[in-house]
Amino acid sequence: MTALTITGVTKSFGTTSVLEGIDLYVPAGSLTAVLGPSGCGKTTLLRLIAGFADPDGGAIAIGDQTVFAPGRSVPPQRRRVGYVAQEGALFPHLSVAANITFGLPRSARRAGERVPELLDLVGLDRRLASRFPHELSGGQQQRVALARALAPGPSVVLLDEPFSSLDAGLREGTRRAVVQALRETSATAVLVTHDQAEALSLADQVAVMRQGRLIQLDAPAKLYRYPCDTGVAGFVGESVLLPADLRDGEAECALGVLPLRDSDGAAEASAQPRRGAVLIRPEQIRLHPFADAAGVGAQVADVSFFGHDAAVRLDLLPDGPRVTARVLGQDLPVPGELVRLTVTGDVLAYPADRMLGTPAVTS
Ligand SMILES: Nc1ncnc2c1ncn2[C@@H]1O[C@H](COP(=O)(O)OP(=O)(O)OP(=O)(O)O)[C@@H](O)[C@H]1O
Repeated sequence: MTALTITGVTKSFGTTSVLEGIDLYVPAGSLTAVLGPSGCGKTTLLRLIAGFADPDGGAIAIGDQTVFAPGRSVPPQRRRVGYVAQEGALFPHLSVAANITFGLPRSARRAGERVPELLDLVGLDRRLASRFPHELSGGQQQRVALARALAPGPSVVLLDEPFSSLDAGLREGTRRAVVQALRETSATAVLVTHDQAEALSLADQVAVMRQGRLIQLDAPAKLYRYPCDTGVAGFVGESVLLPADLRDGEAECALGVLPLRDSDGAAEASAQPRRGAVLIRPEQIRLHPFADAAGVGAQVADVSFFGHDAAVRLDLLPDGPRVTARVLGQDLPVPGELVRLTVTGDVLAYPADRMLGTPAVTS
């Protein structure tokens, strides 16, 4: 098993700086998701690791081999890296078996003996070996693309939005099969995605990128509970951000006085209340009958029903702000109904200097 180490990697195209000093360590045998909005530099980072282009500065090491450093660049075919592109990019005129063995030495290709084993690995029926790509579903094509990437036994597998072209029904099964295959081969993997649910559900650690910088690197649960700023908070899940007075261990906001989650100094004990904001996740907001004594009054603005659950948008009485609650998809309130809201669990504080974007808070 082989770790991947990226140190201070920079890249510009012309005068546009795309990567501004990326440091990323991917432990051997683990899966790191690189999550970020379109254009933040995710694919560029992947291409530099694969060796399809060179960084302007910094270093990349795969295990103890430096594959890029100023004055040194190991060609892609000698990096032991497998690459799975967005739409698989299978060779349309080759069978599944020929696609899978394409990157193998000629003797192994002729023997084709690894094909059944690789099909098993990615959860495909062995009988698909003689089919052509156009005779497969999108999800099957992506699994073949992974089998092709895994065939030469790479140390590192890079996956660039491999599920984004699949419809929702195929996506979940394909994701699970791909992650299972990566785990079985103990490959070290980097998955690029702009889908936060995908990143949180599949990866061992998530690297959040914004405008060419790595903003936060954490395990999924930690990232969701402790996003480093309000921008990341909104990117890794729905967030309700309310202006608040931050005090020692608690915050006063429109939803009442709420206990604060401790976080590396974001809400350190302070005798003086500070202005800032609190992050509440919609699933923390509970709805109660308006006649109840406890809770803050609110009026239902609208309801989005998703089957398993629902998002209820509510205007706090008397004049806002609007918040979103995520509730079970049964006994739903109707627009115009009056309810009371309570918050369960603790909330994360952002002093004014740790905020990005909304809401506007004056200190
Ligand atoms: N070869 C190139 N020449 C010039 N500009 C490029 C080149 N490749 C990428 N860029 C620019 O670099 C920026 C980052 O692109 P990149 O493809 O890495 O982003 P991304 O995060 O993967 O986006 P997406 O999710 O849309 O694929 C973009 O502004 C893009 O236009």
